[in-house]
Amino acid sequence: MTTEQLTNEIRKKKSFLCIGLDVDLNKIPAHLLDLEDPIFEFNKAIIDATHHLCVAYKPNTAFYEAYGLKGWKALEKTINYLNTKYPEIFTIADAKRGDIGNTSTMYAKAFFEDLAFDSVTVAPYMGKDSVEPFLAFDNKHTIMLALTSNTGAFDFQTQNIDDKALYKHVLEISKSWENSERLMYVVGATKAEYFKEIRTIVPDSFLLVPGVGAQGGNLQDVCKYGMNNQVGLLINSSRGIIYASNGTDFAAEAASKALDLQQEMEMILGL
Ligand SMILES: O=c1ccn([C@@H]2O[C@H](COP(=O)(O)O)[C@@H](O)[C@H]2O)c(=O)[nH]1
Repeated sequence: MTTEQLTNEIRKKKSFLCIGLDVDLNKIPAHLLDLEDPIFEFNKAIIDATHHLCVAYKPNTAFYEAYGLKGWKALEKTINYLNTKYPEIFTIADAKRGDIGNTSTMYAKAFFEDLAFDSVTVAPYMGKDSVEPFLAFDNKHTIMLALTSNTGAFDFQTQNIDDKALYKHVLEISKSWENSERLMYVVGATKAEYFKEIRTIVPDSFLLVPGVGAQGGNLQDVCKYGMNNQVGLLINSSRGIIYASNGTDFAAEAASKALDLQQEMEMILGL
């Protein structure tokens, strides 16, 4: 999917919501556990109930890898379901990969070719030759960690090197990489006060923003400086939406939480 298609979808749905599919078998409704593939059945119900309110889904691969082969199969079924039934939806494999070049190429093939995700998250720590293999894929997007939502972000990312915070070096240097127009960046919603400066470095890039909901980030605060002319934001909420209820009404309750965020976004877009 191109960024233009993503922006059109945002305008059409009046939403820049990304729903995180972080499936934990200890949290999903008990009645699903009797089914052959509870993870996929949970995702399918959530997707069917919320697809009109969001523009992206983001399964975090940890929640699938934790269940071994069964988990990976459920991830494959989920992305196939999305690509077949809702091809207009942007898909993000939140895998936080990145390694020496030939290994990164294999990671990129896994998520872009085998699983056919639109994008994958990567860590920048190993540098240019660890990220460029992901950027080589046409019509795919690489979402690089810039300033993360956790408190550990202050351990390294905000530390100065030559009087400039490390996350700013990451943003600036990555702009010179080959196919850098395929880059998006992760910036945590809990770091709202940083968006103004981040936008001076990457005014046109899409930012994936986790941390709204369970982590306490605020949508309005992020949008104030995070939004650009193309909207340029994908706001993720995972637990705050998908675990709104663990009863038989779980999908409807998830939709209700998603609707709250979509309506807030519609208001912001209307301003
Ligand atoms: O800086 C980051 C990068 C990634 N994440 C991931 O996003 C979701 C957030 O889930 P919530 O339940 O809405 O808190 C999860 O998959 C994280 O691993 C992040 O939170 N912060």
